[in-house]
Amino acid sequence: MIEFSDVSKIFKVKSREVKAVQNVSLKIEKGDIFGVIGFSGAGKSTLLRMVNLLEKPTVGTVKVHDTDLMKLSPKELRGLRRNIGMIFQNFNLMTSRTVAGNIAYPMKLEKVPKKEIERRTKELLSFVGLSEKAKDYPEQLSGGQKQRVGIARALANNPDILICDEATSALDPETTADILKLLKRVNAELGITVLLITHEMNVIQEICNRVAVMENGFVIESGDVYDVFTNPQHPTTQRFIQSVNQDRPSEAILKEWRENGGNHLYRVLFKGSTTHTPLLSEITQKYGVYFNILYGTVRELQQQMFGNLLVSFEGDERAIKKAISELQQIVEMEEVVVHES
Ligand SMILES: Nc1ncnc2c1ncn2[C@@H]1O[C@H](COP(=O)(O)OP(=O)(O)OP(=O)(O)O)[C@@H](O)[C@H]1O
Repeated sequence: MIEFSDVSKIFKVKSREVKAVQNVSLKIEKGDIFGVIGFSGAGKSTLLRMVNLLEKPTVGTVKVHDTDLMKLSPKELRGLRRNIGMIFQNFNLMTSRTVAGNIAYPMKLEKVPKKEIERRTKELLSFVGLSEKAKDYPEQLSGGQKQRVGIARALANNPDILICDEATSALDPETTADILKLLKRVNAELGITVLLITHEMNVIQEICNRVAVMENGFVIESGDVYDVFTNPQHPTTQRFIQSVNQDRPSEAILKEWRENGGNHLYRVLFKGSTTHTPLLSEITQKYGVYFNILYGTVRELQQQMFGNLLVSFEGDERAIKKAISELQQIVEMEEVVVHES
């Protein structure tokens, strides 16, 4: 549906070159909620802006629906842009128009008949839950309501792609959750492919099925959200995931635990079916070893279970070794090192 092939974007600033996007190849399939995550300056916005050719790639090709954007005539490009809705961090609403006026505006530009504009505006207001606010002006709305208007406006001309530029970054956590739910409905009920950029891993975790991690213009890791979350390869990806996983208590707590005689501390990852069986108790009982869960989470990600636990083992040293070695045949485990300060 959207395909980047070896795309780079280099800005020339005076005599300096800024490599905003470097050798990126990515495929976003129809029906995806695809998230691009990265720290500030990673190249996310530049990548996003190439999907509707607000930025032209310096090298490489960007295809939407199998069409190379650089080969489109200006008229064809306008047609393509109609098919791509966009929402923004700062909403970009017109302050002089009402909520209904903002939603109707893109249809007016397309010369949609007045009656149809009225019908569609009503429908969209109801879809985003703002029927009561049709006559209000943007300044009378909360941030979350403004973004709902932004979404309704982006959907006005029935796009099949919605691109979201940090759409929840200006919102509090509760409102963010509401907007993410709405984006999920846009995807599931209207069949719209969503491409979003964010610097917040919780956004990716909440709604995306696929993710790409960017750093210094490069995509350093990409794949299914479940795979990337449960087995991140790159240190930057690991940092992002730690921000939502909270998979390690503070060093002070770990030190206290060690000072109290704890010697065998392991991180144990349960994925998919291994979350359904009482593995820890079965295997520790077999060897007469005790286990104690010190920290961790078990949760659902992409309709699959994922557990990430810090577990200490107590008992006879040789029995512990045997139990751990048997567990390691079934689940991923690594010993946790407590740093001496
Ligand atoms: N029009 C431009 N001219 C020159 N440099 C630019 C331009 N747009 C972006 N850049 C530079 O390209 C790099 C990537 O910027 P980009 O905005 O794509 O990153 P980002 O990941 O979206 O970051 P942020 O979240 O802060 O917007 C940065 O170093 C930025 O300064």
